[in-house]
Amino acid sequence: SACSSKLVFSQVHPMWQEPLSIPGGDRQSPIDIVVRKSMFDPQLRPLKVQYDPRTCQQIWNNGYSFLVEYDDTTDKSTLKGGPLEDQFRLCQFHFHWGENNAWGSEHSIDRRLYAAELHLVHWNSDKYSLFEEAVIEENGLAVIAVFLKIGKRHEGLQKLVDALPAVRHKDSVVEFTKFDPACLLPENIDDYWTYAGSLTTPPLTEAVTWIVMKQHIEVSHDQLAVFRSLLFTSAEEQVQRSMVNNFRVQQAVKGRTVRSSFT
Ligand SMILES: OSc1ccc(O)cc1O
Ligand SMILES: [Zn+2]
Repeated sequence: SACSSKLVFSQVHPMWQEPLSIPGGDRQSPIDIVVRKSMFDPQLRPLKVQYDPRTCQQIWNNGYSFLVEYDDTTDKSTLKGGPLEDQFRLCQFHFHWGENNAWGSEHSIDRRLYAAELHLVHWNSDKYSLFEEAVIEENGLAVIAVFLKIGKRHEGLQKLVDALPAVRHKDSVVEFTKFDPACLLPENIDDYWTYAGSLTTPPLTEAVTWIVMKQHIEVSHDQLAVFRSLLFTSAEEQVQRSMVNNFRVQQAVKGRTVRSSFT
């Protein structure tokens, strides 16, 4: 599936050049979630996540992150409920992380950053027939964000960690099957914040209903170190650059309300 955006980035920080004009620009991501300003919404329902590990296809280093891509040609791995009116199809998941464990996440909670952040990307298959169509629509995408904290080893993640050396360079792809992304969700997925935002990578379109989990997952220092062994650069390039700090700078909230599913 082509559910991953091509990116252009400069040679110096920030990781890529922010385009001068951003479509609309009043619902950009990521943001800091100020807990005391979030609004409990009792109408938010529990999330319904149904993933089929058989739809897992490959891992691809796109020069920005590594994407685990799923077959999204049928409604086999889906997300609905929560703040969503429609059914959404899983197309890929990827991560953002730092050069050390002090930072790396894109969102923060009352300014607290985590070492990394998982994004499970889904598109609205009730209204659109392809990811490429949905990615430019305001109700096109739903992304579940899960914070990663350094602690005990995550057994389910290890299969993914072991595959990463095969996609060290930008544009490398390796077959990767039978991985159940549900193992990366925290035990409690009923407590989350949700707000209207955007992709945090070009095209930065304002198409995302964000669902940010309150409960984090734990991964070991060594597991995250393997993420940092990936490279932004392709095998041919003279200068190799470590894939770290692949997060976007935080954006203005601009009057948006962040709702919570819990008090
Ligand atoms: O980095 S975030 C992000 C990246 C790709 C996508 O298709 C959707 C997203 O929210
Ligand atoms: Zn992301």
